[in-house]
Amino acid sequence: MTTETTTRGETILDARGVTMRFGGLTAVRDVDLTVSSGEIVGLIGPNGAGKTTFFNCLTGLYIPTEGEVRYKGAVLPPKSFKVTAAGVARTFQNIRLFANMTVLENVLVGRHTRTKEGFWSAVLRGPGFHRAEKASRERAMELLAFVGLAPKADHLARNLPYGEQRKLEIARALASEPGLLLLDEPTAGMNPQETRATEELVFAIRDQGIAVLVIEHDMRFIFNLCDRVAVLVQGAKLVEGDSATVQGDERVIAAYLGEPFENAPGAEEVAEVEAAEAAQAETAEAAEATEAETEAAEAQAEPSTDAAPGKESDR
Ligand SMILES: Nc1ncnc2c1ncn2[C@@H]1O[C@H](COP(=O)(O)OP(=O)(O)OP(=O)(O)O)[C@@H](O)[C@H]1O
Repeated sequence: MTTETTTRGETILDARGVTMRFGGLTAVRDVDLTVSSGEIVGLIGPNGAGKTTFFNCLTGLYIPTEGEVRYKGAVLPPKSFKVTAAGVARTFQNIRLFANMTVLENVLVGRHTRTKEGFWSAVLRGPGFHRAEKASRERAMELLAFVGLAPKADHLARNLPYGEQRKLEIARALASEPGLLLLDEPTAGMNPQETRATEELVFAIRDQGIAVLVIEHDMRFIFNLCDRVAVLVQGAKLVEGDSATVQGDERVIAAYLGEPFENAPGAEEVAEVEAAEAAQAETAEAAEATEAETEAAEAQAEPSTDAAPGKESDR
């Protein structure tokens, strides 16, 4: 095979210098990240590191304060439905299904960016509409079979167990026929068996030619699954590499244990806060000592007037 014919390994997502500020808080700080076709990339970091904010910047939910996100060479539009139409789909940390719709209907909703039939076609319900609807249903059923939910196509989404709701979210995201799938904590709340099944599902998605970027707190899941892992700490990318590199990096371990590391983003602020806390503690200690001294002096100055009956014998 010549290099011209192979597309595996081409960069499809290219995020450069992405920064997101909320007022005075910099949630994401100058982050570069790429994802290539055929890759599964993990994004990890302690709570509040900026992972979801970064996802939101990639998917048009937030417009980054600075930086640029390209998908297959084109800058992504700042609207989430346009990002989905461009080929980037996602799931959410907090499941966002249509609870009172059936499992199949939820997947059909996910297909709307791929349905060419317009408004009048839907209203007039002509042959074009019926053909498109049939094709959509067939594809939706295929996707449900792919994630193992075909037997539950007619169930209401809200009646599915938690793990299956997460699978349904994935099927709905796949319904937009993405080239890149972003998964935000896909195994949250799952038992080890469900987590293992999700791992297999993500491999199967990759094998279908869809690149995956995944946020997850379950390290075993991430290190088993990912070709590459990027670590965010306090909004900035600390380390990036294969699983072994990231697992062996002392700065990553320190970040998870909450220890400041050399040149950590915000390390100066942490040092300032610690110094202020120490000064405050010293002042409080000094104040306590002064108070104790004053009390002792007062007690010495007026021994008989303050003494209550029986006080001597209480001591
Ligand atoms: N809309 C917002 N307005 C203001 N601050 C926000 C907003 N969204 C996130 N933040 C702040 O940005 C920082 C990063 O939050 P984010 O949710 O991206 O972290 P995370 O790494 O996804 O955390 P977790 O692992 O707990 O989900 C946090 O300090 C959070 O409070």
